[in-house]
Amino acid sequence: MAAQPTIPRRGLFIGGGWREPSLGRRLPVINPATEATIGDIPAATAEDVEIAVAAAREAFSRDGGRHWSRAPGAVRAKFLRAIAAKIKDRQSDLALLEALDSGKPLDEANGDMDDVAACFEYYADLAEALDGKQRSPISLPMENFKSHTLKEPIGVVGMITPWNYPLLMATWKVAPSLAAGCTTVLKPSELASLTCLELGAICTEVGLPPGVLNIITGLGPEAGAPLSSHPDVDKVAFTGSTETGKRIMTAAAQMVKPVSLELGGKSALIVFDDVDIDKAVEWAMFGIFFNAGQVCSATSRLLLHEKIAKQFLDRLVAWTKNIKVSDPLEEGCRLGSVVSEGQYEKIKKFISTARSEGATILYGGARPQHLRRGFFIEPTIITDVSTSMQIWREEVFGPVVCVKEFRTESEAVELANDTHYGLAGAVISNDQDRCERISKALHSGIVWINCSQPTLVQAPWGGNKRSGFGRELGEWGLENYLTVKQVTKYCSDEPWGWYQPPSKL
Ligand SMILES: NC(=O)C1=CN([C@@H]2O[C@H](COP(=O)(O)OP(=O)(O)OC[C@H]3O[C@@H](n4cnc5c(N)ncnc54)[C@H](O)[C@@H]3O)[C@@H](O)[C@H]2O)C=CC1
Ligand SMILES: N=C(N)NCCCC(=O)O
Ligand code: NA
Repeated sequence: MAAQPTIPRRGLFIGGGWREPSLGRRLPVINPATEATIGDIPAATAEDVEIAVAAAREAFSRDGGRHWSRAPGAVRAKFLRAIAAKIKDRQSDLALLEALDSGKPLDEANGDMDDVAACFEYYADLAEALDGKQRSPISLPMENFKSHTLKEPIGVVGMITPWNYPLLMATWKVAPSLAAGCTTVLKPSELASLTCLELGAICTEVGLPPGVLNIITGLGPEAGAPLSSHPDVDKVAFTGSTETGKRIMTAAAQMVKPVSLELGGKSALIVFDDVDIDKAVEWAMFGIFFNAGQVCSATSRLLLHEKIAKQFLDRLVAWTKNIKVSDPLEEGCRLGSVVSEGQYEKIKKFISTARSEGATILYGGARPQHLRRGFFIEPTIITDVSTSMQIWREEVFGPVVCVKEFRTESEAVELANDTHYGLAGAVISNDQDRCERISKALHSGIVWINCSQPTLVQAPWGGNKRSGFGRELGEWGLENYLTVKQVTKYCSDEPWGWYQPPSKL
């Protein structure tokens, strides 16, 4: 087991320095794998939101924006690259903090830090490329006008992020917003904020101009809500539950503030009868047990062709028994704890409701016997599911998959689309034409063919329906933080000639 690090004691990161929260309150940091309190974080309130937003506003317009918001993208790219390098330097201690705070296996946390650094690098490239996209001419059918566009930073952005990939979900927003020239107030989840606070320390080390990125930890209603309704915040970017997403959108609507929302999901993985069963089983497991299923795009509904269903489930159970469920820091751990007691209780309730509604718990469903402390739940497979059951309809956000059989391709598509959510969907088949057809038929923002969950920084990420709107990552992620300005010039020497000129006498 890795050595336990000291948990840094941080304040709120505002205006380039550390500040105690105005009301002096702090929240405990709990390691969900041991239930131990391992540190504390500041609890910001509306007073601190005021100070942080003012710092971001000042940084946005400082020196007329010359050093940040209106500086060439190449200037900002240098900071993004420096942040990426620091993340790499501190990779093992950041990964350890992430694992301790969230309960995810250390190997996964390490992978997250690779993705964090890669995301800062990627948006450094896009910040540079932005310079070449300015003054892009618009083709017009007349000679007397010339138009071009400017892509400008949207302003001060409020970001409210979740606990499932604490630093990575923040990075998906912070990196493109900095690339665009925005300034930011980030409010991470109170359940796992440690790595986001360390990002503040990294900003100081790379000399990021004060106020460009402010990080305020605290509770949703106390710190998140005043940020989402603040009149001086120009945009809100949110990842989290659909319920909170609705509240944020309502608050932002009062100020006609744009929002992007990345919300829940109930994504399906469809497996046909022409596949290599063991390979498909492994993707099905990765789709729901990776990060203990606490993934918005988790393929939590497994649709099996009736011809292979029995054999598939036998193999799925055999493979699942083999998953190492342990303290996240143990070598080879593949399933850690869930993030919190609240989440643990919620998942157990989903399982007991499924049972009482008549579903079968084919595997798992309880606390692993060898783990007496910590919020651990066995990887769980639920069969005999009907489409009216809660387990089919609602997001569990835990290591729990529900299974249904289908006969035909159209039945599979209908089942997959039988949800208010629309984040992702996946299909496994050797028939490439069928995969193409299904990729068009699924009502989701993401489709995976012959896999589940790969997340590529270059490719757009986001959902339809109640999974939200707007796209993160790739060039779409940058557009999220830019506004397009039309600049039109009259270039004829002739007067406009609409009104009668007054008499010269
Ligand atoms: N799409 C995703 O990636 C995520 C989905 N979820 C879903 O949400 C469920 C509940 O998890 P929670 O931690 O309660 O999610 P949540 O949506 O309440 O939390 C996400 C963020 O929103 C903030 N927040 C909460 N209330 C707020 C408010 N009134 N105004 C502004 N910000 C607010 C939180 O402090 C946190 O930073 C999970 O079981 C899962 O189904 C949770 C986390 C991530
Ligand atoms: N890093 C991976 N594989 N996935 C990220 C999922 C992000 C989400 O739950 O919104
Ligand atoms: Na925690």
